[in-house]
Amino acid sequence: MRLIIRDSAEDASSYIADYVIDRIKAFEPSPEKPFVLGLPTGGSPVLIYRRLVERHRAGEISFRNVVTFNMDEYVGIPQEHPESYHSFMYKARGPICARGWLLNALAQHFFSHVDVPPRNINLLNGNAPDLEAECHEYENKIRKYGGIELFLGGIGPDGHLAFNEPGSSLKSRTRVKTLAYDTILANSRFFGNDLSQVPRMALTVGVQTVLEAREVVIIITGAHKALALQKCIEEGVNHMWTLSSLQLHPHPLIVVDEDATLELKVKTVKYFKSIEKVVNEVGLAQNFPRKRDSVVEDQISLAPNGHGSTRKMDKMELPRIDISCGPSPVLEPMSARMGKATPGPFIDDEVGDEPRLTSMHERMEELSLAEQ
Ligand SMILES: N[C@@H]1[C@@H](O)[C@H](O)[C@@H](COP(=O)(O)O)O[C@@H]1O
Repeated sequence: MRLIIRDSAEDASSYIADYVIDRIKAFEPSPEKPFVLGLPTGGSPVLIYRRLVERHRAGEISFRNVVTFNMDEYVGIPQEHPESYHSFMYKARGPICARGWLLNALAQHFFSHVDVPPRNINLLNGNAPDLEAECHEYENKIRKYGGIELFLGGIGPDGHLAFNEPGSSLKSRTRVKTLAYDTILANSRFFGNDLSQVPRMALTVGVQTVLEAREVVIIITGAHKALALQKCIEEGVNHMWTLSSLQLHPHPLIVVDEDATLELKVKTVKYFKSIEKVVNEVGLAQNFPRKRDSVVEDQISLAPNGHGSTRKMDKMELPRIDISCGPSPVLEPMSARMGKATPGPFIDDEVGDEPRLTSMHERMEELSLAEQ
C-alpha cells in the first residue's frame, strides 16, 4: 500500500492526473493493445479530470488508444438526466451564472473534452431491460480486454468503493446494488438536497472487479472521509469498509489531502511520508508495478475492434539502483554493538569476533564440569 499525502485537494488531484498520464505513456497503447482505464464519478475526481483535460489540450496526452470502464451508474434515471453518471462523464460545460461567466469551469468533466473514441467508452446502462444481464456482459467485456490496467476511484464517507456499500462481499462482481441511507444522504446534494429524488439502486462493479485491476489508485479528500481512511489504513480488511479490501491488492495507491489524514495516527502519517521521501531519494518514484504481479498477466485480450488479437503483457525491468549508501542507518555487526562486553558462560568466544550460541547439551556439560 502506498499512501501519498498532499497539502490540498488540488495537489492530490494533480498528482493522480500526472500519474495516470505517466502510466498511459509508459504503456505505449495502440489500437491492438489499448490502455484499459477504470473511471469514477463524484466530487472527488473532478479536479483530476480537469487536469487530464488541460494536459490533453496542451498536447501532452492522447486518449485515442485508451478504453474506459466506469465504475457505476444509477438505476432508473434517464441517461440524459443531469445527475446520471453518463452525463457526469461527458458534461460539456459548467453552468453559466447570471453575469455570463463560466461559473463552474470545474464541471467540465471528461469525455467531451478529450479524444477517447466513443466506441472505447463503456458505461453501465441503468435502464437496461435486464439489469443482471447488463452486469454480466460488463464483466465479460472487461475480461475480453484483458482486464483493467488502472482503476481510478474515490470513496464515500463510509469507505464504500464504487457503490460497494458496507457489508458488500469482498468477492463481489458487477451487479445491482441497493444504496445505503448514508449514500443517499451524501448524494442528495446533487439532487437539490431532496432525498426523494436520489435513486435507490445502482449498478456497480464489484470489489473483486476492482481488485483484479492491475493497479488501483484512489483519491480521498476532506475531513468527512478521515474516519474511512483511518479504518482502511490502520485497521484490518473489513467488509463494512470496502476500501479496506485494497490491503489485499498488490499495487494500491491512495492519494489524500491533509484533511483526510485527521483520524490517522501521527506515526502512520510520518511513516508514509518517510516512505515517499525514501522512494524519491532512490529514484523509484515513477517505478511501475512489476507485470508479473499482475492478476491479468496471462490473460488474453481482444482488440477493441473485436479482431481478437492477443497480447501478453510486456515485462518491465526495475531500474538498477545502488542502494548501498541509502538513507537507512548502516547496520553494525552484533560484536561491534556489544563492545568489549565479557562473554557470558554460554558464549564461545574462541571462534572469531562474533559470539556463538552453544547448544543446550554443551551448556549442561560445561555446568557439570564447573561444579566438579
Ligand atoms: N458511487 C459513487 C462513488 O464511486 C464515489 O466514490 C462516491 C464519493 O463521491 P464524492 O467524491 O462526491 O464524495 O460517490 C458515489 O457514491
